[in-house]
Amino acid sequence: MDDSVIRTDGLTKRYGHVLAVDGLSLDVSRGRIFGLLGPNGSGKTTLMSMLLGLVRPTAGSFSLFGNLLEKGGLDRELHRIGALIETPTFYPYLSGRNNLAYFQGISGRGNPQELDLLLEQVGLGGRGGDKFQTYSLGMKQRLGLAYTLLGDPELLVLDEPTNGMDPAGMAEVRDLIRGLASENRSVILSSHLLNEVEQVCDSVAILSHGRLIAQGDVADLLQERGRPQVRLRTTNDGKAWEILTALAWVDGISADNGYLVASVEADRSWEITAALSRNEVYVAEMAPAQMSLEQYFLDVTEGDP
Ligand SMILES: Nc1ncnc2c1ncn2[C@@H]1O[C@H](COP(=O)(O)OP(=O)(O)OP(=O)(O)O)[C@@H](O)[C@H]1O
Repeated sequence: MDDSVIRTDGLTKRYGHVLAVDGLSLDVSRGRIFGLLGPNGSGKTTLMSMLLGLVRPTAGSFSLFGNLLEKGGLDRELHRIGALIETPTFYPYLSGRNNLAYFQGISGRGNPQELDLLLEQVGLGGRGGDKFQTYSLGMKQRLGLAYTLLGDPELLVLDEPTNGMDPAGMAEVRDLIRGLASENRSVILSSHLLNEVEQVCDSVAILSHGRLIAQGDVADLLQERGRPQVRLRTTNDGKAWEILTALAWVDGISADNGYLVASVEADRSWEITAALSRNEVYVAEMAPAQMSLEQYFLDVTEGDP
């Protein structure tokens, strides 16, 4: 059985002189959470919109669930997909439950009996009767997710599902998305928040100016490219920076959230301590560090205007 849920081949969208998506070839496997990662304007929404038949590709092709989509074929697959593109639009004066009931009715997806279960599933069990306008942003987004689950789709397409949320709300939605992916359900989501994607996705595609810069499992990408690093804080970080930069065996140095990050083999830690203390700078904290997806992204997009 073909394990591929989405496969694109040279998929391209041009808007006038803007190449929004430029010859993308992607592969999303069943049961995975796949992240589309890229800065604003890199083509994430355009790609998702093409997969949903909302935007017509300029060139290239794609398959969903192993079926190559010839003209009109997408209609046959759409009931297998739940999608949330941009912020969901619900009626403010209707309750969460009545909003769901309304959209269930007009879309014909799923059935009215499953609404309470869906509300429960997204953590709105006790609040389904409250008006939508009284919901927090996190609750609104969770109602949006309940909507995408109508009819128990095999694939969820979520455009920036945590956009505009505070860290607690993001964590809630992240947990929920993790819970929704299963052997039989795949998720493709977009985000410009690297940290977010790193925490929730199994694999990613990194886009820049509509082009694919890298694709693979998050852990593999980081390992492949990951230089060994050491994070440290010292009694004088400014001076430590100068000292470490001058050492031939230190490959690079950067700042991250109040820490210095030196690219160096972890087993040279004692040499760092020695070099700094010779200059009367003392180490307050030091630990080996793994490269973050953010650093990976900056590395692979380096020189990409
Ligand atoms: N309908 C349109 N007409 C003209 N240009 C468009 C249209 N939609 C998108 N674009 C352009 O295509 C490029 C990619 O936009 P897209 O919205 O797909 O990026 P994105 O990665 O989703 O960004 P964001 O995170 O800001 O939504 C941008 O340069 C954008 O201005």
